[in-house]
Amino acid sequence: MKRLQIQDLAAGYGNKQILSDINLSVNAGEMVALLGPSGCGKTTLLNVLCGFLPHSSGDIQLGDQSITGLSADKRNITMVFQSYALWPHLSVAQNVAYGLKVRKQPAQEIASKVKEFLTLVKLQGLENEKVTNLSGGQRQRVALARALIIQPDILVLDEPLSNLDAKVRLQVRHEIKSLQKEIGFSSLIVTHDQEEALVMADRIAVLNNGKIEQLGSCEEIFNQPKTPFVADFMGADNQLSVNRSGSSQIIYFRAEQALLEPGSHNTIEATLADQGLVVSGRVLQSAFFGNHYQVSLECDGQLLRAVHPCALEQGEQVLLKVPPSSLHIFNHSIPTN
Ligand SMILES: Nc1ncnc2c1ncn2[C@@H]1O[C@H](COP(=O)(O)OP(=O)(O)OP(=O)(O)O)[C@@H](O)[C@H]1O
Repeated sequence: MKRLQIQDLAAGYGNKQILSDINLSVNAGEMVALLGPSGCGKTTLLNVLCGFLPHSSGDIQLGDQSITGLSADKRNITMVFQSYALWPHLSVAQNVAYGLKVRKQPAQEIASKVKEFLTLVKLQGLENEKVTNLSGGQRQRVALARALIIQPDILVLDEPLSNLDAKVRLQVRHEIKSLQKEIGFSSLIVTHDQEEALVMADRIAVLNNGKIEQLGSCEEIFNQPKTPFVADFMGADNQLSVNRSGSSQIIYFRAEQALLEPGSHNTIEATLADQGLVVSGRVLQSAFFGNHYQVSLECDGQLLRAVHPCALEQGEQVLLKVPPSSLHIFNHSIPTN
């Protein structure tokens, strides 16, 4: 496994620029998540990385070698797809063996490696099964074994869990993570799911409109978003505009970090002080959500969300308080997209 380094990369389709200023590294043995909404350029970046799409400027290095001029088949990068992309007419073992056969490895070596990798992905005993008879989770494990068996310099996982149902998704994501720790492969995982990125990755790059808005550890991205987009995308999606010291600011915070005090009848404009944010509001709706109630509120003319341990009456006045450590404050001039 080698270190991947993408430097000052720009790319697009014809005259349409999609990616710009992409600087991203994946250290040997590290898993980095490329996280962003639909259309932000994730697939485009993967296509450039794998050599399917040329880039207009910048460089891509694997180890100390630039792979910019290499065709797709000369780059030792393998991809695991959302749709598994297995050969339907081949058995589990034949699918896993495929890359080694193409590389003309001796049959005995192939057989022993296939056995080793099927054990790693917990599919021993299913060697001769047709892949079409397998569940989605099992198919994705075949795809993973097929990709890893050729010892790629970097493994690219393109939304690998999106086709799986919720329970299997949790199981397979745990398995991929354990496997990554066990074998130590370098990997770039593409996802639009924040939770998946947080659970699986060592670092996260948040992509918006073809640019990396923030690259950092999971904790940094979650707790210290550098832009309104990252704050919003990572779940601090309550927005409130506040005037402070003559300048207009926009505050982002998570619903679950707002404390509601019912029974307040004074109208308080949004104020930021040492103790954090305080604003009065009126309950619009309170909906049962298992172990809490989801409350929508109108505060200072703006719509906010909070959670509360019990139901609140529609129209009830409340005081909403958020501690300073839970607030992400930006100047209003930064575009929020
Ligand atoms: N072949 C193409 N020709 C022209 N424009 C394209 C082409 N493929 C993608 N695009 C455009 O490039 C932008 C980025 O698309 P891309 O598929 O990379 O986004 P994405 O983040 O992978 O989205 P998703 O999560 O929905 O797959 C979009 O505006 C898309 O319309």
